[in-house]
Amino acid sequence: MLHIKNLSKTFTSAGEPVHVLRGVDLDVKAGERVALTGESGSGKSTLLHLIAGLDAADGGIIALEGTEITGLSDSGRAALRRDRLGLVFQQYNLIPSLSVDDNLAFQARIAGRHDGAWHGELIERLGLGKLLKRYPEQLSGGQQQRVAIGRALAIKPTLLLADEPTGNLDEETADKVLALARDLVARTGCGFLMVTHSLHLAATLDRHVTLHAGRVS
Ligand SMILES: Nc1ncnc2c1ncn2[C@@H]1O[C@H](COP(=O)(O)OP(=O)(O)OP(=O)(O)O)[C@@H](O)[C@H]1O
Repeated sequence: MLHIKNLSKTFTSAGEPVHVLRGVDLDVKAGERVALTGESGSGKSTLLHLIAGLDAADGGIIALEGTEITGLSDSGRAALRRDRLGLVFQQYNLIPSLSVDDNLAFQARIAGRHDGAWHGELIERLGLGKLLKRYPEQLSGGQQQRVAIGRALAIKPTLLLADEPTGNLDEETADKVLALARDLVARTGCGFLMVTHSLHLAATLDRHVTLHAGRVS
């Protein structure tokens, strides 16, 4: 479902080129959960941003269920992100003027995929019931992280991309959140690609790949 071939990305830093991705190949099958590890600065977030169409690659192909993300216009990538991708990034990007309840439902509503029963289950399993009327600025980091995870799951995405999604959570809550993601993958057959520094968490997924020297192995 996710097919990445020979992907490259170079940044310029202080006038010098930094070759972050140098021919990344990676496939994620429907219903597969893949952990991506790699040392700090190895390019994990860069890779997720390219898959999400938030930045453009220099070369190579990214295709999601046959749609070439690398060939889409900005608006095409935005539509794909809205309708098919669940994103949990290190900046939670919650909407400050919306309550927790509305933040959770926002993407699903604009994608035309709001499902009341699933919304209720997410609130329950993420322990957000008492926080629904609050606004993001009234939440702790871990609470904001749970809302961001709920929002990403709410659309029942084709592909769930998560960058250290449990980094701000205690171990018990992290386990619950991952169990929820696991259930979603099992129920809907979506793909799940998760960046983590935890080898323990990586070992709980189906496959573990590492980004090193600009390539995935
Ligand atoms: N917009 C940018 N301009 C210049 N350099 C950048 C930019 N974004 C990332 N980089 C550089 O690209 C490299 C990869 O960064 P990236 O954030 O993808 O790494 P990472 O593996 O996610 O790191 P971490 O585990 O610390 O989050 C780093 O050397 C970083 O400084």
